[in-house]
Amino acid sequence: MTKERVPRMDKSTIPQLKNLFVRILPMLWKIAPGLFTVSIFIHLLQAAIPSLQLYLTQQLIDGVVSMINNEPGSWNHAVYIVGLQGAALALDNGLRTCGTYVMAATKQKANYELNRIVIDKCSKLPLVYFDQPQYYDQLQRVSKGVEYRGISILEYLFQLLQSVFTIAGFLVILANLHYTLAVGMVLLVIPILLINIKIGKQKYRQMVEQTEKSRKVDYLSELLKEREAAKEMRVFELFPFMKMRWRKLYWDNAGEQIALERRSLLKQFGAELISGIVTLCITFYLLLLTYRGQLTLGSFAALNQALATTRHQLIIAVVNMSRIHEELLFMNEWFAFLSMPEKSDSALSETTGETREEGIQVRNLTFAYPGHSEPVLKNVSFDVKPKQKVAIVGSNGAGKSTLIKCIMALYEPQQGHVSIDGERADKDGARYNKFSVVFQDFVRFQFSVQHSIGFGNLDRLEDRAWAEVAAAKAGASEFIDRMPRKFDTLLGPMFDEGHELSYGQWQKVALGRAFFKDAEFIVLDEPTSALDPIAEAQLFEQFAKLTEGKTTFMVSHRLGSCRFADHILVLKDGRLIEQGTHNELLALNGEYAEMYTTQSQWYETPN
Ligand SMILES: Nc1ncnc2c1ncn2[C@@H]1O[C@H](COP(=O)(O)OP(=O)(O)OP(=O)(O)O)[C@@H](O)[C@H]1O
Repeated sequence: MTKERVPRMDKSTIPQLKNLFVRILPMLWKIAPGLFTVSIFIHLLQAAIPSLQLYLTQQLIDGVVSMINNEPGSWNHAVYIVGLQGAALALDNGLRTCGTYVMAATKQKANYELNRIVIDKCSKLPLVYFDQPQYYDQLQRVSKGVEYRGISILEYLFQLLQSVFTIAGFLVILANLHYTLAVGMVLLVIPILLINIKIGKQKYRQMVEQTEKSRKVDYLSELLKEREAAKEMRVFELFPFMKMRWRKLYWDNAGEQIALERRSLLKQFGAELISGIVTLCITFYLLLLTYRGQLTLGSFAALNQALATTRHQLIIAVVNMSRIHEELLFMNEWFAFLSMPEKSDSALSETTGETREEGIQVRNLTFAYPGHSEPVLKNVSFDVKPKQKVAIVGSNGAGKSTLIKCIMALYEPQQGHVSIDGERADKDGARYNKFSVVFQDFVRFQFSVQHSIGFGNLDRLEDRAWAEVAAAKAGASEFIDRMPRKFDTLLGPMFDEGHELSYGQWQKVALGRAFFKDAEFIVLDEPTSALDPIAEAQLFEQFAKLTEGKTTFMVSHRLGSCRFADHILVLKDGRLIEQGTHNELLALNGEYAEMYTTQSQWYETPN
């Protein structure tokens, strides 16, 4: 029963960082190869500019010294160098502007692609995942991360590339004086790199540990702001309580983050301070050489600048390296999400191997929700003949909705099977196209009436005549005709000019959607729970006609409506305890008869 649980992330599931790198780079490259190439080109050019500027500075200072010494031609030479400096500055500005634009365009493309991949994945995951908190934890990490992570790696990588080239140029200049200068500069930043990598790991661990709490923070924040809860929040005066909870959880997480940030900054400050002191010692050494006449003024200025820039660029490179490392850890969540199994082995397409039977056969069906040891359906078996109208009844929590989800292959049973015309569930949920459905918690699509009904069959989405027929079957025509733009009226309060419906009217739209799809099987899970008595009576009276030629399952607590059914299944605590027609079950004088008698007493006139 653990097979369909959302896989948890642990250390063993974190692949080698270099493997992640090998997976991410080609993926990002594929998203925008042109922009990727231009970016690399721009960053390489930008990397050459600091060395060029350094050379020009040295030339200029030595030129100025020549001017002071009144050497011939020194003025022209200095003006020429200043001109070159201007050109280098303009080139640097131009490249930076282009780079920013190219990066913005790449980000949009990558953001879209990474989100699209997550959306595609969500649509393929088994429905049971959506019932588990681990799924939402993982989704939260992926959704929040996706907008920054993959693309940040790209940005940091390009910056790193640029720094590495800039540093290489500067190290050559330093090594020309003495190779220990170059080696020393590199060694100096290694502690900073190690500290940053450690901080990255701590941040990642903190993010994973805080996910559930931060989802609670989001949930409470939604409760405090959204429309659904606004009424009860006011009437029950829940704001102070919810706000207090929200504040506590918010600061629990935020406090830990601030503490980690403080510790991290202190460590980084310490490491950078040491490297700064050593750099100062080297500057002092250069000063000494200049004092002894072993360096020209221009060379001193150039080397001094090289030293400062090398240190600065090395720190940037190190920070980028550790950021890349951190981003890779986060991207690992993304890959873990993408590698979630889309269907368990039990769902693989197979036929029963039996002779092709007609109708639906449910055999020894046992189903438990992931993480629950007690099955919700226990060894349920029954047959449904083609075109039969089946009612499923039972008390709250008996397993009625779960049963219909298993029949539709939305859930896969741990034992037993459901076959339709001799075939078991298909790997890609190909069974769905045979079903039309109104769920208990149907979706209130904030689209036009035409589309809300037309979503029943996308191939006929704009077919007005067909939508009118479906709306009439669902008893929705009357209120649609009264709306300002009839079938073109936008439904719901979320968008401008939206028209809110009553819950019963929404249910009629959902029914219309079910009728719009011309499916072989119709499943109605308490389809009249919000309908008024007249609308409900009309629906049941016409039920046979509305569902003519189709096999129908209807879950209902109104046992009076079951008289219209050809076959009734009575569930209790996940077991099928009775089945038969209305009259057969009354004659049996068991659970069904008791429920029916209890309910009908309400409608009898007292003597
Ligand atoms: N997503 C879920 N995860 C875990 N348990 C669930 C889930 N959905 C339902 N259950 C449990 O399964 C049992 C059967 O639920 P189900 O919704 O199938 O009952 P039902 O007969 O349709 O009830 P009702 O008449 O109230 O709609 C209940 O005990 C419920 O707590």
